[in-house]
Amino acid sequence: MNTPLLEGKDLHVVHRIRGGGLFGSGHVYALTGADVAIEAGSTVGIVGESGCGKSTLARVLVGLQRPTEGSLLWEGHDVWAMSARERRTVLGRGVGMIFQDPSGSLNRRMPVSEIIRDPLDVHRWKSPRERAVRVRELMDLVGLPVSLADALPTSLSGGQRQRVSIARALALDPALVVADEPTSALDVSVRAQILNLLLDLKSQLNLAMVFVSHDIQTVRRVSDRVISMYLGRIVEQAPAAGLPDDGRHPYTRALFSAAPSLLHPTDPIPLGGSVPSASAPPSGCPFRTRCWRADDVCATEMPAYDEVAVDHSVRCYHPIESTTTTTELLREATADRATAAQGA
Ligand SMILES: Nc1ncnc2c1ncn2[C@@H]1O[C@H](COP(=O)(O)OP(=O)(O)OP(=O)(O)O)[C@@H](O)[C@H]1O
Repeated sequence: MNTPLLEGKDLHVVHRIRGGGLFGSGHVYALTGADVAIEAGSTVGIVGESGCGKSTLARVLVGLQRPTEGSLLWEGHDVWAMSARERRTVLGRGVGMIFQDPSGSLNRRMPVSEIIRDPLDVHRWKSPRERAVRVRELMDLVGLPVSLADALPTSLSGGQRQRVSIARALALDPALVVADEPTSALDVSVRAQILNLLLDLKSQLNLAMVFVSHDIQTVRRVSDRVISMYLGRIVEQAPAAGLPDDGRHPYTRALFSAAPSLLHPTDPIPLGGSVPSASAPPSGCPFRTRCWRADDVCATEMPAYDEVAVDHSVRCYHPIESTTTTTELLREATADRATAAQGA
């Protein structure tokens, strides 16, 4: 098997919260035991409810955050075993990052051409003249008129600002782009334009992409593989083409049922309770406190991450059978909720 472009092995991120405040001291388990492999040219989407660790995983993958434990390998080389300079070169050139809010991630006082040129300057890419040519090339690539070269970000529309951040992310011709909610801060009318631009660039430049979004139907549509996260854990990784029907983790199926599409119309699968705190995750399976399939075994220890099909792994004691429809799951979960209500 070929070495993946980027691989995260058993990644953990734990934040320590110190003293005072409403919650006192403790730890937040933002990411626990995540294994991810990204092959050249492929797109991996990350889905999950707010606070499940999507952005943390994205930040770890681009090297913006050092994992508390685990390793990050770029073409098989351990990034955090490298010197700071080597790591900056490898990840700075290899990976581009696009953030959610282009207004927050662009220097308001720098003109567009300088923002796009910045990574070229930092990495001392070729000569100043060649950098200027490259900036023009990048503006053209992302559909920004050259007349905007001297404009400040504040004078641009949200869509134009996101085009500037895409150009900056692509400046050093990276093999991988990590896009964290790249369209959610934009007006609905320009979201599709920016998404289509990203997809065009991805195929034109044969980019690998990590795509994080709350919009799970878009994630499914643009990705080759989808990672489903719950409370800092990857609970399932599945080929996007089979989703949602082939989702084997109850959480993945519940997530998709809450955002139905015309192709997959359904009522939301009812879940019990609310998302537990990332400071005090439940024992065993993190999803068990809300899962209609949970029983005593789910509270014992973390279920293994089993491969149920090619490129398809799931962390569950009671995975959904490949033949079970969402309508059947809805019935199962509704009956479980009714029993719980009677017992209350
Ligand atoms: N610097 C920090 N200090 C303490 N806790 C943090 C910090 N950063 C993130 N967290 C916590 O880590 C967990 C994961 O956060 P993260 O931002 O990765 O989730 P997310 O899935 O991207 O959420 P959203 O979809 O709302 O952006 C959350 O419980 C969050 O509150």
